[in-house]
Amino acid sequence: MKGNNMKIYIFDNSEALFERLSSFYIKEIKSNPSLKLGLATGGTPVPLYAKLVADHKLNGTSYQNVKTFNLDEYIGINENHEQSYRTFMNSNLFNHIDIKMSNTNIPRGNTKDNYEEIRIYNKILEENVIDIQLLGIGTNGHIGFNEPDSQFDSKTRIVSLSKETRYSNERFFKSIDEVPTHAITMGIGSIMNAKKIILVATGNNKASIIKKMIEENITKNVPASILQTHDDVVIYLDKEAASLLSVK
Ligand SMILES: O=P(O)(O)OC[C@H]1O[C@](O)(CO)[C@@H](O)[C@@H]1O
Repeated sequence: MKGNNMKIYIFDNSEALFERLSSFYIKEIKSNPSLKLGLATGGTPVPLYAKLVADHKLNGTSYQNVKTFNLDEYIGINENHEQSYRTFMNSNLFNHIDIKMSNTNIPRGNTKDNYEEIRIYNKILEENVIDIQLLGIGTNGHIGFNEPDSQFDSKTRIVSLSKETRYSNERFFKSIDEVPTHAITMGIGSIMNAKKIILVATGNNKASIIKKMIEENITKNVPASILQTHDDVVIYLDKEAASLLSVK
């Protein structure tokens, strides 16, 4: 059942969705220039980042004092690999705004000691309460790389990627063999610590998991369903992703 505090916005198309979402972010950044933003990767947030870059170039909205914290990174590929999430964030956002790179936090998947990296990232997340956490959602309900059966109180850790997740990310690699099998991810417990969570989903392929996440029981089998218990969740959907919802 829909969480009491979930707000759902449904848009005719993704252009209208990202116009409204980017306006929200720009207003928040202007009213709190030291905002702490949890950021996501994947295909969904790309139009948001493009609109934030366009606004920065046109209107000079400053990110000088903004800090960012990304959800996840692949294990075993270098930060400068074309498909690393560091490369994704730099090329989609960070290289085009005036954010200080030292204020952008992404877990590293290529260190000599993954457990030291986990400790470092957990410490960063303990020292910084995220104001607004942006989420996409995998077709199996994963948030970040918290796959089905992840503990709801989990913290940063190394996870093995499900077959469904690897195949859905194959589009970014030359072949399935090149898709990493493991990732380092912010845990669900850390995600739920954010003051506000914004989840974005577009396209028919997300309709079924959006219905499960919002209208069905909270279950570890659908990690995103735990968001029903958070006190400030806003869900932005295009009409395709919302097409199976009974509550509109
Ligand atoms: O937005 P997309 O490309 O559908 O990806 C959905 C989810 O899958 C991931 O890319 C990880 O596989 C997440 O980062 C993202 O939220």
